[in-house]
Amino acid sequence: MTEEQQAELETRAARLFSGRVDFLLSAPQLKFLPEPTVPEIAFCGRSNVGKSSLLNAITGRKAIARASVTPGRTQELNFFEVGEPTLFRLVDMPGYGFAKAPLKVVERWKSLVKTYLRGRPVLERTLVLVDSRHGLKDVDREMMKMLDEAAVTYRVVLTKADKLKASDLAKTVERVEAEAKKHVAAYPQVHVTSAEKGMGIAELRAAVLADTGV
Ligand SMILES: Nc1nc2c(ncn2[C@@H]2O[C@H](COP(=O)(O)OP(=O)(O)OP(=O)(O)O)[C@@H](O)[C@H]2O)c(=O)[nH]1
Ligand SMILES: [Mg+2]
Repeated sequence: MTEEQQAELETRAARLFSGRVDFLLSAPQLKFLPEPTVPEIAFCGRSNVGKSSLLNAITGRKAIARASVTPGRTQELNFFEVGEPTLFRLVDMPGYGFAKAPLKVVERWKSLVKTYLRGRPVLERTLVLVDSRHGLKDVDREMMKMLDEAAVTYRVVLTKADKLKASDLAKTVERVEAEAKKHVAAYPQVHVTSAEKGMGIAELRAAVLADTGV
């Protein structure tokens, strides 16, 4: 893509997200999923990695998705609609790898997330969020492997980049990209973002729009 095309895409994405973005529903179980009528982009990652915050940043809303300092805040699949009429949906997922929750609850989230990711016909892309300070953990690798096997294309997105020195951030990017290249369904380039400082948000917003194909 040329610089001009990229700028045009970012402008279109900014315009679209400044229009209608509405919470649709919260699905605690698979039977509550909305009808698969438009493309969906899912935000997944470990608990507290910043999924809800990134969704807020991309849509330019302060708190359309509920973020929290307490890990395990998001426990259902939360659907948000974009566009009037609705062009696509963003899906805020429960975090995986949240050790403090009771095992039964963790298993329930895991099966909800995995079943959704594996079998949703309108799922266009998944964003796998990774905390810049921690890099990839085994639970992320497990999730990435599952997505590879399910042939669900995903972008690896580093979050909370504001928390790191530039030199440490560069090392993390290099390490995570080297690993992403080994996963067949992952984009080889990772996105570096900070929901807090707005870093990388315009680019990711444009990428999300392009991924929906609308
Ligand atoms: N410094 C900084 N903090 C962030 C950023 N994004 C999120 N946070 C903080 O990280 C914490 C968790 O954010 P959430 O968006 O709730 O994370 P989540 O992944 O949705 O968490 P669960 O729903 O519990 O899985 C909150 O205290 C946020 O304020 C960021 O870019 N920079
Ligand atoms: Mg959340």
